[in-house]
Amino acid sequence: MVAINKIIPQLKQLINNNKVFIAHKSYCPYCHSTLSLIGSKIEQQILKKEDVYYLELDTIEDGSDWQDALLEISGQRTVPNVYINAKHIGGNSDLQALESKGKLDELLK
Ligand SMILES: N[C@@H](CCC(=O)N[C@@H](CS)C(=O)NCC(=O)O)C(=O)O
Repeated sequence: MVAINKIIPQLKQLINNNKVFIAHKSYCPYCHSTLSLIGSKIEQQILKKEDVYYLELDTIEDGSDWQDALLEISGQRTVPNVYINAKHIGGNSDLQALESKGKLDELLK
């Protein structure tokens, strides 16, 4: 719990200071879909590369503590875990649903 209490303020700062925040894992297929969709928005110049923060939980030190902290603040344990403009979006299916409804580009502006 001590570790999580230290991580939560850092996590909130990353979420608040970046237009898009994505916690993901290198081997996760849902994460790959999310990264691919976000990558396409960068290619289309809807989003700037520097406006996206990627937190790769399986390759950073204390990744499981960061995942616990994400659960604490978002109520979601799975990855990807996506925030846009500090609003919790959810996982890959939630992000893809926004895209299908034509709502994602507006959120990324
Ligand atoms: N419905 C979720 C599925 C995400 C999911 O199941 N992710 C797996 C990894 S591929 C996960 O987070 N498993 C638990 C863990 O890695 O701790 C979505 O669309 O994002």
